[in-house]
Amino acid sequence: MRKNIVAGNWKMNCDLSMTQTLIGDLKKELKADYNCELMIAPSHPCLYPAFNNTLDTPIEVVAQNVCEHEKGAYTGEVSIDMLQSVGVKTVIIGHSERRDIYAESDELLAAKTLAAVEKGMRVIFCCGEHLEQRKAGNHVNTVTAQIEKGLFQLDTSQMEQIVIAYEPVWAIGTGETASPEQAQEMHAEIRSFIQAKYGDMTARHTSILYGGSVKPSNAKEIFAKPDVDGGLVGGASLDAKSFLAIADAF
Ligand SMILES: O=C(CO)COP(=O)(O)O
Repeated sequence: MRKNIVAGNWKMNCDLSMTQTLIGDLKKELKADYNCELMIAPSHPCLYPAFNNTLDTPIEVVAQNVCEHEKGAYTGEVSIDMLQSVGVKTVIIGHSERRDIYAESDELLAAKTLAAVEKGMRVIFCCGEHLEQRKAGNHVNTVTAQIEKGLFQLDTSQMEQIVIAYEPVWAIGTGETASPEQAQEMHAEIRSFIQAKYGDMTARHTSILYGGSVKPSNAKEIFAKPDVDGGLVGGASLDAKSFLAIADAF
Protein backbone atom coordinates (compact mmCIF):
# COMPACT_ATOMS: atom_id res chain seq x y z
CA MET A 1 0.00 0.00 0.00
CA ARG A 2 1.07 3.62 -0.33
CA LYS A 3 3.44 5.26 2.10
CA ASN A 4 2.72 7.97 4.62
CA ILE A 5 5.24 10.79 4.33
CA VAL A 6 5.94 13.89 6.38
CA ALA A 7 8.35 16.18 4.54
CA GLY A 8 9.79 19.46 5.75
CA ASN A 9 10.31 22.07 3.05
CA TRP A 10 12.81 24.42 4.64
CA LYS A 11 12.58 26.84 1.68
CA MET A 12 15.31 29.55 1.74
CA ASN A 13 15.62 29.71 5.50
CA CYS A 14 18.66 27.80 6.72
CA ASP A 15 22.34 28.44 6.12
CA LEU A 16 24.85 25.70 6.90
CA SER A 17 25.04 26.36 10.60
CA MET A 18 21.25 26.50 10.97
CA THR A 19 20.93 23.34 8.90
CA GLN A 20 23.32 21.44 11.14
CA THR A 21 21.69 22.81 14.31
CA LEU A 22 18.21 21.84 13.13
CA ILE A 23 19.38 18.35 12.18
CA GLY A 24 21.05 18.07 15.60
CA ASP A 25 17.77 19.06 17.24
CA LEU A 26 15.87 16.51 15.14
CA LYS A 27 18.30 13.78 16.15
CA LYS A 28 17.83 14.61 19.83
CA GLU A 29 14.05 14.43 19.52
CA LEU A 30 13.71 11.46 17.13
CA LYS A 31 11.76 8.47 18.42
CA ALA A 32 12.73 4.96 17.41
CA ASP A 33 9.71 4.58 15.16
CA TYR A 34 7.31 6.63 13.08
CA ASN A 35 4.34 5.49 11.03
CA CYS A 36 5.58 7.63 8.16
CA GLU A 37 8.68 8.39 6.14
CA LEU A 38 10.51 11.52 7.26
CA MET A 39 12.07 13.93 4.78
CA ILE A 40 13.74 17.30 5.02
CA ALA A 41 14.50 19.65 2.13
CA PRO A 42 17.37 22.01 2.94
CA SER A 43 18.80 24.50 0.42
CA HIS A 44 21.18 23.23 -2.27
CA PRO A 45 24.49 24.24 -0.62
CA CYS A 46 23.48 22.34 2.53
CA LEU A 47 22.33 19.11 0.89
CA TYR A 48 25.62 17.24 1.15
CA PRO A 49 26.36 18.10 4.79
CA ALA A 50 22.73 17.35 5.61
CA PHE A 51 22.96 14.01 3.82
CA ASN A 52 26.10 13.09 5.77
CA ASN A 53 24.64 14.23 9.06
CA THR A 54 21.48 12.15 8.66
CA LEU A 55 23.08 8.89 7.54
CA ASP A 56 22.48 7.42 10.99
CA THR A 57 18.80 8.44 11.00
CA PRO A 58 15.66 7.47 9.05
CA ILE A 59 15.47 11.04 7.69
CA GLU A 60 15.81 11.38 3.93
CA VAL A 61 17.36 14.56 2.55
CA VAL A 62 15.53 15.84 -0.53
CA ALA A 63 16.07 18.80 -2.87
CA GLN A 64 13.73 21.74 -3.39
CA ASN A 65 14.30 22.12 -7.12
CA VAL A 66 16.34 20.81 -10.05
CA CYS A 67 17.24 21.77 -13.62
CA GLU A 68 15.57 19.97 -16.52
CA HIS A 69 18.81 19.86 -18.54
CA GLU A 70 21.48 17.24 -18.12
CA LYS A 71 24.58 19.45 -18.11
CA GLY A 72 26.29 22.40 -19.74
CA ALA A 73 25.89 26.14 -20.06
CA TYR A 74 23.06 26.75 -17.59
CA THR A 75 24.57 29.24 -15.18
CA GLY A 76 23.22 28.94 -11.67
CA GLU A 77 21.39 25.67 -12.23
CA VAL A 78 21.85 22.33 -10.47
CA SER A 79 21.50 19.06 -12.38
CA ILE A 80 19.92 15.77 -11.41
CA ASP A 81 23.35 14.08 -11.57
CA MET A 82 24.73 16.67 -9.16
CA LEU A 83 21.91 16.03 -6.69
CA GLN A 84 22.42 12.30 -6.98
CA SER A 85 26.18 12.71 -6.49
CA VAL A 86 25.50 14.16 -3.02
CA GLY A 87 23.09 11.42 -2.02
CA VAL A 88 19.77 13.00 -3.00
CA LYS A 89 17.15 10.61 -4.34
CA THR A 90 14.02 12.76 -4.19
CA VAL A 91 13.25 16.25 -5.49
CA ILE A 92 10.35 18.65 -5.03
CA ILE A 93 9.11 19.97 -8.39
CA GLY A 94 6.46 22.57 -9.13
CA HIS A 95 6.10 24.26 -5.76
CA SER A 96 3.76 27.23 -6.11
CA GLU A 97 6.66 29.54 -5.22
CA ARG A 98 8.52 28.19 -8.27
CA ARG A 99 5.40 28.50 -10.43
CA ASP A 100 4.46 32.00 -9.25
CA ILE A 101 7.70 33.79 -8.36
CA TYR A 102 9.94 32.14 -10.96
CA ALA A 103 7.26 31.71 -13.62
CA GLU A 104 7.89 27.98 -14.03
CA SER A 105 5.37 26.80 -16.59
CA ASP A 106 3.52 23.50 -16.78
CA GLU A 107 5.75 22.59 -19.75
CA LEU A 108 8.94 23.29 -17.82
CA LEU A 109 7.68 21.32 -14.82
CA ALA A 110 6.78 18.42 -17.10
CA ALA A 111 10.33 18.48 -18.53
CA LYS A 112 11.88 18.59 -15.05
CA THR A 113 9.68 15.76 -13.85
CA LEU A 114 10.41 13.52 -16.83
CA ALA A 115 14.15 14.17 -16.63
CA ALA A 116 14.22 13.39 -12.89
CA VAL A 117 12.11 10.26 -13.22
CA GLU A 118 14.21 8.97 -16.12
CA LYS A 119 17.29 9.26 -13.91
CA GLY A 120 15.56 7.23 -11.20
CA MET A 121 14.63 10.07 -8.87
CA ARG A 122 11.48 10.17 -6.82
CA VAL A 123 9.54 13.40 -7.43
CA ILE A 124 7.26 15.25 -5.04
CA PHE A 125 5.11 17.03 -7.60
CA CYS A 126 3.26 20.04 -6.21
CA CYS A 127 -0.08 21.37 -7.35
CA GLY A 128 -2.64 23.75 -5.93
CA GLU A 129 -5.07 26.51 -6.74
CA HIS A 130 -5.11 30.22 -5.92
CA LEU A 131 -7.91 31.67 -3.82
CA GLU A 132 -9.66 33.26 -6.82
CA GLN A 133 -9.76 29.91 -8.56
CA ARG A 134 -11.35 28.30 -5.52
CA LYS A 135 -13.85 31.15 -5.14
CA ALA A 136 -14.82 30.74 -8.78
CA GLY A 137 -15.35 27.01 -8.25
CA ASN A 138 -12.38 26.15 -10.50
CA HIS A 139 -10.15 24.57 -7.88
CA VAL A 140 -10.55 20.97 -9.00
CA ASN A 141 -10.10 21.81 -12.69
CA THR A 142 -7.03 23.89 -11.93
CA VAL A 143 -5.35 21.15 -9.97
CA THR A 144 -6.22 18.31 -12.33
CA ALA A 145 -4.95 20.39 -15.26
CA GLN A 146 -1.63 20.89 -13.45
CA ILE A 147 -1.40 17.15 -12.90
CA GLU A 148 -2.35 16.31 -16.47
CA LYS A 149 0.21 18.72 -17.92
CA GLY A 150 2.96 17.89 -15.45
CA LEU A 151 2.63 14.14 -15.03
CA PHE A 152 0.52 12.44 -17.66
CA GLN A 153 3.46 12.08 -20.04
CA LEU A 154 4.77 9.40 -17.65
CA ASP A 155 4.04 5.73 -18.16
CA THR A 156 2.52 3.57 -15.45
CA SER A 157 5.82 2.32 -14.10
CA GLN A 158 7.27 5.85 -14.00
CA MET A 159 4.24 6.96 -11.97
CA GLU A 160 5.55 4.77 -9.13
CA GLN A 161 8.24 7.40 -8.60
CA ILE A 162 5.70 10.17 -8.09
CA VAL A 163 4.39 11.58 -4.84
CA ILE A 164 1.83 14.36 -5.20
CA ALA A 165 1.66 17.33 -2.84
CA TYR A 166 -1.60 19.29 -2.91
CA GLU A 167 -0.86 22.75 -1.59
CA PRO A 168 -3.64 25.32 -1.95
CA VAL A 169 -1.74 28.56 -2.48
CA TRP A 170 -4.08 30.48 -0.15
CA ALA A 171 -3.06 28.21 2.73
CA ILE A 172 0.73 28.49 2.31
CA GLY A 173 2.42 30.55 5.00
CA THR A 174 -0.86 32.27 5.81
CA GLY A 175 -1.86 30.36 8.92
CA GLU A 176 -5.04 29.47 7.02
CA THR A 177 -5.34 25.71 6.58
CA ALA A 178 -7.66 23.91 4.24
CA SER A 179 -10.21 22.13 6.36
CA PRO A 180 -9.72 18.37 6.58
CA GLU A 181 -12.85 18.09 4.40
CA GLN A 182 -11.46 20.45 1.76
CA ALA A 183 -8.19 18.51 1.72
CA GLN A 184 -10.00 15.18 1.48
CA GLU A 185 -12.24 16.42 -1.33
CA MET A 186 -9.28 17.49 -3.45
CA HIS A 187 -7.17 14.43 -2.64
CA ALA A 188 -10.05 12.16 -3.65
CA GLU A 189 -10.44 14.12 -6.91
CA ILE A 190 -6.72 13.79 -7.60
CA ARG A 191 -6.79 10.06 -6.89
CA SER A 192 -9.74 9.43 -9.15
CA PHE A 193 -8.10 11.52 -11.88
CA ILE A 194 -5.02 9.30 -11.63
CA GLN A 195 -7.21 6.23 -11.55
CA ALA A 196 -8.93 7.23 -14.79
CA LYS A 197 -5.57 7.53 -16.56
CA TYR A 198 -3.41 4.84 -14.92
CA GLY A 199 -5.87 2.46 -13.29
CA ASP A 200 -6.78 1.40 -9.81
CA MET A 201 -3.46 0.00 -8.69
CA THR A 202 -1.46 3.16 -9.50
CA ALA A 203 -4.13 5.36 -7.93
CA ARG A 204 -4.11 3.34 -4.73
CA HIS A 205 -0.30 3.35 -4.56
CA THR A 206 0.26 7.08 -5.11
CA SER A 207 0.91 9.01 -1.92
CA ILE A 208 -0.85 12.38 -1.87
CA LEU A 209 0.45 14.87 0.70
CA TYR A 210 -1.31 17.98 1.92
CA GLY A 211 0.62 21.24 2.37
CA GLY A 212 -0.42 24.63 3.69
CA SER A 213 -0.07 25.71 7.34
CA VAL A 214 0.20 22.16 8.67
CA LYS A 215 0.93 22.34 12.40
CA PRO A 216 1.01 19.93 15.33
CA SER A 217 -2.46 21.20 16.28
CA ASN A 218 -4.14 20.34 12.96
CA ALA A 219 -2.06 17.47 11.56
CA LYS A 220 -3.96 14.64 13.21
CA GLU A 221 -7.33 15.70 11.84
CA ILE A 222 -5.98 16.25 8.33
CA PHE A 223 -3.95 13.03 8.23
CA ALA A 224 -6.96 11.07 9.45
CA LYS A 225 -8.69 11.63 6.11
CA PRO A 226 -8.54 8.52 3.93
CA ASP A 227 -6.89 10.13 0.91
CA VAL A 228 -4.39 12.25 2.83
CA ASP A 229 -1.10 10.38 3.06
CA GLY A 230 0.98 12.96 4.86
CA GLY A 231 2.15 16.53 4.73
CA LEU A 232 4.58 18.88 3.03
CA VAL A 233 5.34 21.24 5.88
CA GLY A 234 6.89 24.70 5.60
CA GLY A 235 7.11 26.95 8.66
CA ALA A 236 6.43 24.26 11.25
CA SER A 237 9.29 22.13 9.89
CA LEU A 238 11.85 24.73 11.01
CA ASP A 239 11.39 23.64 14.60
CA ALA A 240 12.41 20.06 15.40
CA LYS A 241 9.78 19.51 18.09
CA SER A 242 6.89 20.78 15.98
CA PHE A 243 8.03 18.88 12.87
CA LEU A 244 8.27 15.62 14.78
CA ALA A 245 4.97 16.29 16.54
CA ILE A 246 3.43 16.47 13.05
CA ALA A 247 5.10 13.16 12.14
CA ASP A 248 3.67 11.76 15.35
CA ALA A 249 0.17 12.56 14.13
CA PHE A 250 0.25 9.25 12.21
O1 LIG B 1 4.69 25.61 1.09
C1 LIG B 1 4.59 24.79 1.99
C2 LIG B 1 5.36 23.54 1.99
O2 LIG B 1 5.93 23.31 0.75
C3 LIG B 1 3.70 25.05 3.16
O3 LIG B 1 4.24 26.08 3.89
P1 LIG B 1 3.62 26.43 5.34
O4 LIG B 1 3.55 25.13 6.09
O5 LIG B 1 4.59 27.40 5.95
O6 LIG B 1 2.26 27.00 5.09
